[in-house]
Amino acid sequence: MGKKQNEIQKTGLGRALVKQHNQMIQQSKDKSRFYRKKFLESFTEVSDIDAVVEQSLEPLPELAAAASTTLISLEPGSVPDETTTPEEARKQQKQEEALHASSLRVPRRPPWTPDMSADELNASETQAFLTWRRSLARLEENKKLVLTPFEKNLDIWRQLWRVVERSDLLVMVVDSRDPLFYRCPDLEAYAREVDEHKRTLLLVNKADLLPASIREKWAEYFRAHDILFIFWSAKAATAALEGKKLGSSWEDDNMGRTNSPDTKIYGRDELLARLQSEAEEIVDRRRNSGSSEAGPSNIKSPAENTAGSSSSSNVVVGFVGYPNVGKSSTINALVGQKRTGVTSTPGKTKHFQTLIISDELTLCDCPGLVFPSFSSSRYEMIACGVLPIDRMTEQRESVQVVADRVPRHVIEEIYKIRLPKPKSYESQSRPPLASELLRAYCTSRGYVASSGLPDETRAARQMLKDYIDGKLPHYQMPPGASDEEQALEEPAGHDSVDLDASDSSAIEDASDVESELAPNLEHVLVDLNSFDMANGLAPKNTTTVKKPKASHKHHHKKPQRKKDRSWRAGKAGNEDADGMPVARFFQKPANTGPLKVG
Ligand SMILES: Nc1nc2c(ncn2[C@@H]2O[C@H](COP(=O)(O)OP(=O)(O)OP(=O)(O)O)[C@@H](O)[C@H]2O)c(=O)[nH]1
Repeated sequence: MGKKQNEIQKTGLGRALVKQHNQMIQQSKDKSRFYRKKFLESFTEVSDIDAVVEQSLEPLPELAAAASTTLISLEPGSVPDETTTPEEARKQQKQEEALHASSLRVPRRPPWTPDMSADELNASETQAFLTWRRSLARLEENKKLVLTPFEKNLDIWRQLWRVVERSDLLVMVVDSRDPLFYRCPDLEAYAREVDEHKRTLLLVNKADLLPASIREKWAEYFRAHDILFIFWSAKAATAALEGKKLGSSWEDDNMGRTNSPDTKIYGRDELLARLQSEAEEIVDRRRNSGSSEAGPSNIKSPAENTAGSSSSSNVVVGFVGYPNVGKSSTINALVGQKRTGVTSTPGKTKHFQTLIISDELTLCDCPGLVFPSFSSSRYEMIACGVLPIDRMTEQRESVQVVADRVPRHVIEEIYKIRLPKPKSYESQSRPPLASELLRAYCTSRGYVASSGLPDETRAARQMLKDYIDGKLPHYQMPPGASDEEQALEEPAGHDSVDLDASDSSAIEDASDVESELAPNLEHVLVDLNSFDMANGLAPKNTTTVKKPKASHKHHHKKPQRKKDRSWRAGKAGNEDADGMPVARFFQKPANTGPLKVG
């Protein structure tokens, strides 16, 4: 048989068949690579240089080889010295962060001209990107620093470059509960490098989750640091558009009725007007300074060539920000109808989109991306909604962030649970331990895993979701606030926050259990004490533990909202001259007529 095959292969026909077979295999490999590249995936957790190289350097094997020899360790992490206390380690970390703050840069787009070929452009951008990756990889090797799992997909940064270049005014959307965590000062610097007249405005979203007194404090801070800012709530604006109320008294005080323009939460029309006027000022300044309003046709360098793509009568406002800060919700509220999908899973918007609000104003929405920044830990990133909860493996560490930030009595009040008090030899003001919180929560809800142990994973996911969605109130004070101020302003249950409960689908089943269990707190406490980690619930107490609800309860969740991807269907006509994917559609002024898709 083998001999026969050899004979066939020796013939011309045999060789042709083998060749054809090999070609087919090669073609199918190429095809699968093509389809893979079509999807723009966010790489935040790549610790393996091969993955980065494969994505960004596919056409440039020689660069890939160079990269894999130069980048040694990409695994973020800090290994504290065994002899240092946590406080000392934190202090050292802060000192080190201050020392290296200037190295935390967003990648710059290298100079380009329209007559460059797609390959030339790609090679130049890839080379610059790789240099940037190398510099950050060096920072990551410093064990005293923890870097955010910043975006490592060149294609996503390309989207950002485009948005920065075309915008007159750049709007950085941040979560009001910790605005500085989501602010990227180097992006502001980059925008000014691209064109000295560009300005960045901090859109402090989710301001419905922030009491007016805290907004006051942040406003002071922003003013003192010369930061242009606006408090905004996409959620409140959307509710107003739909003729609904958020359902609490704060709305009367906050929605455009506060005297101070600095602390009030802007309404939709006010925001649109303010964005337009800020952008027009920029265009005027540029015009008066004699800078060219160069469009992509006469590009010489980024600075010469990317001074906004506005014409004299139309200004462009770009929206950038971390995943999950509410860019899509904001755009939807501004456009006046659902155009971009909204979910609580970070990292869903993948391509930037252009929305023409009126003849005078165009908005540009960039995919959310994690900027390079220092972070206390990756658990903080999960709790901040930047990394998806689904990928969480260390639930206790992430829940500890929640336990540290939400006052004990607030957690008890919201979840209707009683947490074990600190032991007499412990500090009486210490926050609850994640293990205590998780066990109390599991006990009160009857969350038991198939192993018989408390289902901490389920409990942790629910708590983190509540924390991100605002059911568990929390917020950071501006740097420099005294301890007394911090104590005075600590979140107080839901006095200032009364969100539409319909948003928290998974909370529904928990609240059922809450009301049923409320009178049995003593029993819950007994259960807490008798929780045996090795064997699950002690048998004598099983009567007090509520059995998990029948599984139909969990299937009864509201259907998950899906991102509207319809805008992706169209491909840019003349806008992808530099090889970038662009989805574009035109939007008439809100509620004034049907949508024209271009
Ligand atoms: N309370 C409150 N929640 C908000 C507000 N704006 C957005 N959210 C919620 O925040 C989550 C994320 O909102 P998105 O608009 O999808 O965020 P995004 O920045 O577009 O996210 P990516 O697509 O990942 O870039 C959703 O659960 C929203 O309901 C707000 O003003 N207040």
